[in-house]
This record gives sequence, structure tokens and C-alpha cells, in this order.
Amino acid sequence: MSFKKQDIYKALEGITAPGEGMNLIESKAVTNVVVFGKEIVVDVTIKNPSLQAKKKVEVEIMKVIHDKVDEKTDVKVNVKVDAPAKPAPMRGNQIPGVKNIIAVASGKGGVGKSTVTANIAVSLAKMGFSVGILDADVYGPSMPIMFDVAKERPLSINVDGKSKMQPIENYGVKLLSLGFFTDPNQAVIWRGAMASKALNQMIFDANWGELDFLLIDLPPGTGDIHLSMVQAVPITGAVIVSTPQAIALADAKRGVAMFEQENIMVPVLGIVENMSYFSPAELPDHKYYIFGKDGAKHLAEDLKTTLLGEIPLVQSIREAGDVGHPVALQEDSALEKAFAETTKKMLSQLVKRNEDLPPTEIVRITTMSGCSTK
Ligand SMILES: Nc1ncnc2c1ncn2[C@@H]1O[C@H](COP(=O)(O)OP(=O)(O)OP(=O)(O)O)[C@@H](O)[C@H]1O
Repeated sequence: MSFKKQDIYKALEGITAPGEGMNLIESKAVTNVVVFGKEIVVDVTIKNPSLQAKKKVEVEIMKVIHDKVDEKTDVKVNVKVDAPAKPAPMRGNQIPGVKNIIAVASGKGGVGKSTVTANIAVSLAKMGFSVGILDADVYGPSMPIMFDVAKERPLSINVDGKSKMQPIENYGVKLLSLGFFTDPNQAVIWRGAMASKALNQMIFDANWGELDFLLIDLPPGTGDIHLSMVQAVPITGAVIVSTPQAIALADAKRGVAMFEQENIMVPVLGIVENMSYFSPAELPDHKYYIFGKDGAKHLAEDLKTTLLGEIPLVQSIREAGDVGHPVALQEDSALEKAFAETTKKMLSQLVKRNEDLPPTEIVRITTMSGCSTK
């Protein structure tokens, strides 16, 4: 035997525990490793009960041991399933079956909020979570294009005698968007009451099924539509997207402040800095800080929140969005890793939030005259 048990543990650190956002060692999923001559037996306990997750973890363990430890050894993997992850506690107008609702917002438009939402959703799905996106961007719903389903239309199906809207699914992500209800050639801006009605239907009259996460892609800004969203559902936490540019950061700050208002109180999980720097394909080690450096890092420090990730400005991110195949789907690419890291950081903030704070309540919005609208 030319390897140590420690080599096996080290190799297993390279595998993400399905549905947990941590590696198999960090999450204590590996409960035992035994070496008998040329045979290695790994006992692993995972939280995701699906057959696919079990098979995936088994195959990944075998592969990493053969690649990194000893290619000739026989590997046996015993996979056990523990009870499912604790759902986030919520009350109020819950969406049945939906455990965590995450709002993705940006103060300024065009900073890549939808791109970040799409890629975080794909990363979550690849980690084994069940994920949905509600595209609530009233000014320009772009998710149907980003998920290559712009020509699809949600069907109405009958669930327990009620007619429900069936989300469109691609890449393991369920999607409903205001964009499914407008002609892409017409510039429609959803206004006030109509937008609220459509959003309410997409939230409560849809067959989302069991979801670990529902990401809500909010329109840019901090206006009425945001208030009606936070009023309608108990949002577990908010993620703010910004570029490092001063004017984007100032708007991001307003976004954080909006969620933290006393009458809203949605915890901010952190800030994702998008378009952090540009690296040309021919000079991958060069980083050009086009919009400034460390802007979101400093803002996160100032606001006592977390910098969740720094996503570079890369042509392939734009191209992948345009062809409807989010870049996080590109196996083993640097961008896939960047989004996976950002997602893991968001998850660890979410776990902390769910441990430390009570459930988010439905917000009572008080009108100028002091009357509650709920
Ligand atoms: N990191 C990046 N590198 C390259 N292009 C990017 C990056 N992030 C976003 N883009 C591109 O920038 C454009 C705007 O991105 P996106 O639509 O995600 O922004 P947004 O903030 O959601 O916009 P809106 O304000 O319209 O909702 C898109 O063409 C997208 O492909």
C-alpha cells in the first residue's frame, strides 16, 4: 500500500456533498474510511434522498480515489441517507412546499442581477437542491431567454381540483416569468396593479411543487414593485448585486437599506460583485479593474454584511446568457467555480440566518395616513 488514509480524506475534500454546499469532509458526510489491503471502503451519509444524488456521490468518490490516491485499488462506497435538511421556519402567506425564498435585487439597472440569479440557480440545482426562479423584472424580464425557453408558454394544470400554472423547467430549474405573458416584440412595462396581480398569480396559483429555494429576480431599483413583493411573501433573505463602480454601489447601498427598513426587515445575506475585473482570454493572469477595485468589499464591510463573490467581466458570460445556456453549466470552468463558490457563501449565510433569526414575517406596509394595507 503506497498511500495513507490521510490521502483519501484529502481527495474526498474535492467532492461537494449533494445539496449541502460543503465538501464531504467539512459536512461530516464521510463517517468512516477503512483500508483492507487493496480495498478501500468509504461510508458516507448524505441528506439528499434522491437516487441520482446517491449514485453521483458514489461515482465521484470512486473517481477521485482512483485519480488522486491509487488507480488500481478497489473502492466500495456505502451511501446512507439521513433525514432531509431542516426547512427554514416561515409563517404568514407561505407558498406551500417552498422552504426558502431569496430575493435578488440591485439598486442600479444592467449590473447583471438576472445573470447572477440564473447562475446561482443553476449552481444550486447542480448541488442537488430543487430550485425555482420567479422573474419579477417588470421592465425587462430576461429569464426566458437566459434559460432558452422564450418560446414556451406555461400550461394550466389541474391540481386537487384547482387550476394551477405549471412552471417551465430547464437545466433543473423551474421558471415563471412576466416575459411568458407578453409578446417579446412589444415593449411592455408592467405597471402597478396589473404587475402585482400577475406576480401574485405566479406565486400562489402556480404548481411550484417542493422547492428548497425560490429565487425572485426583482426589477432594478427600490420602488413600489419591491414593496409589493416583500409584502406578498415572507422573503427569507436578500442578495444584492452590484458592480464595483461608485454609482452602482451607492444604489446597492439604497437596496440594502430598503430591505433593512424597520417595517420590512428582510435580512440581507450579502453582496455579489459582478464585472469585478476583466481578464482577456490571451492574458488570463492580467486583471483590469475597469469599474474600480474592491468596491463591493468595502461596501460590505461598511454595511456589516458579507461579500458573497466577485464575478469577472467575461465575454462568455454574456454569450452564454444570450444563447440561453448559463455559464455555470460549463463543467470544470473557472466561471462555474466562481458561481459555485458564491452560491456556497450565500448558503452559509442563509444557514446562519435561519439559525439566528426568527422567520421573516409578511410585511405590513403602512400608508401615509397610518392605515395598514394588510
Ligand atoms: N460578468 C459578466 N460578464 C459579461 N457580461 C455580463 C456579465 N454580467 C452580465 N453581463 C451581461 O450584461 C448584460 C446585463 O446583464 P443582466 O440582464 O443580467 O443585468 P440586470 O442587472 O438583470 O439588468 P436589468 O436592470 O435590465 O434587470 C447582459 O447582456 C449580460 O449578458
